[in-house]
Amino acid sequence: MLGVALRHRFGRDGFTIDASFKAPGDGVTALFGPSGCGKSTILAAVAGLLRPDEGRVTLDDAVLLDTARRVCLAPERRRCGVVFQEARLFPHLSVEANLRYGLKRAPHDATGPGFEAVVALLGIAQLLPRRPGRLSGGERQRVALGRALLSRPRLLLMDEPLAALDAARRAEVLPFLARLRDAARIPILYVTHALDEVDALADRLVLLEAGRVVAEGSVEDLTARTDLPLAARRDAGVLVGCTVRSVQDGLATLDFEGGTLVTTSRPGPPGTRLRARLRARDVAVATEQPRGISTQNILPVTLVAIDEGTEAGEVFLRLAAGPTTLLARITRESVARLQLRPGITVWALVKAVTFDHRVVRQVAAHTPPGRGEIPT
Ligand SMILES: Nc1ncnc2c1ncn2[C@@H]1O[C@H](COP(=O)(O)OP(=O)(O)OP(=O)(O)O)[C@@H](O)[C@H]1O
Repeated sequence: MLGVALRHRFGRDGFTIDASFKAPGDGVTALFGPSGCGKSTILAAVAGLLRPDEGRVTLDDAVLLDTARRVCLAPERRRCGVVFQEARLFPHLSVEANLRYGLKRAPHDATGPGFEAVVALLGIAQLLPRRPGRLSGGERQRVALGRALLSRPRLLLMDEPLAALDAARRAEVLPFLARLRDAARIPILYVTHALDEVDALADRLVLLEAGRVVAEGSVEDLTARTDLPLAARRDAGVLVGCTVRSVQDGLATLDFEGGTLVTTSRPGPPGTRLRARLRARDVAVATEQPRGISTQNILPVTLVAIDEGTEAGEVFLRLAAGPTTLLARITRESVARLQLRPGITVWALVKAVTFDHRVVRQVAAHTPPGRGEIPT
């Protein structure tokens, strides 16, 4: 478990951070928030690259920083692997030498995946003899991830590792990040302001605004809340854990706790577990079961609550499909016209074509092997 509590002010009247949160022993905790909210500063303080005015950072039993007790471990003693936006590889060394540099930094008694395992995990075997200057941006980032992992860190810190890449390169590197997450079995603190990266990678979210933690919790829980800044986004909506039941004629049937969904996205073969983002603006409701309608997903749900919307004239309907919460963003006028009120049963309508490969992502099964092994 990583514990972070920090207070810092840049200059006398500068930006102030006052944030505390926890991150579990493995999996990805995303620090998420708008530009300038303090994400990178927090990461730098955890890495030991910035000394905050006050703070305490602990990793299991180890105290990395405790200003009250004048403890402030140097960055190299914190055993954090750090990956930045730019790969920061040594340009004069081959990929292999860059990776072996990571291995050299690993303490002798540290366990973790070996050189070959990391090379296979990140698919970089054919790059080993090359210099970084002859790699694509995505390849460079995969090597940077490998170098960080080979230093056998106790904690991985990633500061927008995909932000400098174009869409195609991001899509190329994202699955490798997911594989690394499942192989590393250590806490990963991941700074981003891209919601699709949160969907694909994060287990927990720490929402930041102006240097403060607005909320922290599981991604599923926080994306289902309508009182957070997330709800104001156009892509606001819940993340639903699903398993592919079947794929036929370009349609995949997904089971989730509380029903099934049909989608035209290509989520993978039967058995694949994934998360579907059901955007609130893509969900409509009907008070009677619609017939003669093209919409493929028509789910019986209970209307649990009508929450304040983030735009004038709009509300969020909080809907229960079994234990799963869905959100629908509709007009206040429709609430009045349909006489919607908490407790009634309605039909939630979601078009099959609103899911695409960006909103439905494969999540590697969370039954990873022992620490340090690479899942096949
Ligand atoms: N060395 C510094 N001196 C003064 N102010 C700073 C310094 N570093 C950062 N800041 C300020 O602190 C605030 C938080 O910066 P930070 O880089 O942590 O934000 P961020 O959430 O990571 O932003 P982005 O998503 O744009 O990278 C900003 O207002 C920034 O201008």
